Amino acid sequence: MLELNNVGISFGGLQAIKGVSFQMREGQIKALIGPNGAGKTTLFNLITGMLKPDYGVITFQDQVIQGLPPFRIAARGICRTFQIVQLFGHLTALENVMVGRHVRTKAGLLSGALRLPAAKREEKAIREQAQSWLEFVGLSSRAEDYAANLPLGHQRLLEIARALATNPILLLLDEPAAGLDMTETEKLKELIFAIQAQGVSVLLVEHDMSLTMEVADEIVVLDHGELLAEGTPREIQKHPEVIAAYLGRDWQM
Ligand SMILES: Nc1ncnc2c1ncn2[C@@H]1O[C@H](COP(=O)(O)OP(=O)(O)OP(=O)(O)O)[C@@H](O)[C@H]1O
Repeated sequence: MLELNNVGISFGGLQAIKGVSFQMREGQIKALIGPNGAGKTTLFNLITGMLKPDYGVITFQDQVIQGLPPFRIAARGICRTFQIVQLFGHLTALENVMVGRHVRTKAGLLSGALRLPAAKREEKAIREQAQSWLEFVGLSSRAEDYAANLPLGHQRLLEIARALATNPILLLLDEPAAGLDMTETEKLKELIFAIQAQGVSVLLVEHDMSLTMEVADEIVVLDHGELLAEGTPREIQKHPEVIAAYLGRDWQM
């Protein structure tokens, strides 16, 4: 479904990603791990079109996507959340999810502005769908709260709901467990499985190793912009280079 073939990018003299190749199958939960500065977020930015690789090819559903603007890549079904939550703080939780859904709106701007019946019907459908995504992530009771007033754990869930509202085929989650307590992390784990059960594939960057090992069916390890290892959680935990490079670091293995 997603394939990176020898992808690389430099910032000035720094080679942030060096010749990285890996694939993702449909329906998979794959994790991208590695120490700070390994290049994980940069790889997300390359896949979502926020950055263009200096070399290499990225294909999604057999179509080349590198070089396309982010909105075109989003329209093909790749959506992401951010390490630092990016919500509209002055909008309610429900309105934030409706914004995600508007990516798929059919009624034109003009009919929307004129409040024509088709636009009104679509608005009602969007509101209902947004409600159901809020329910899906367990936030229906917070629908009318301003996003800025929600605790961080809820903001992360809201960002996931907004991403799901775009009907993604592939969802990229950048450190979704950062700042969550154990109960919230446990709920997040269930949510990731529920997203997979909806037929959405998940690529996850996460520092919480116990969560990563439990949810991912395959893991890619990056180190200094290079692919160090790839395999099942069991293989990665036994991988000599991963052990040599990371044991002793503050990973919760
Ligand atoms: N826009 C940029 N300009 C210059 N250097 C950058 C830019 N973005 C990332 N880098 C550098 O590229 C390297 C990879 O950064 P990246 O944020 O992708 O790492 P990461 O694995 O996501 O780290 P973390 O776990 O801390 O989020 C780092 O050395 C970083 O400083």
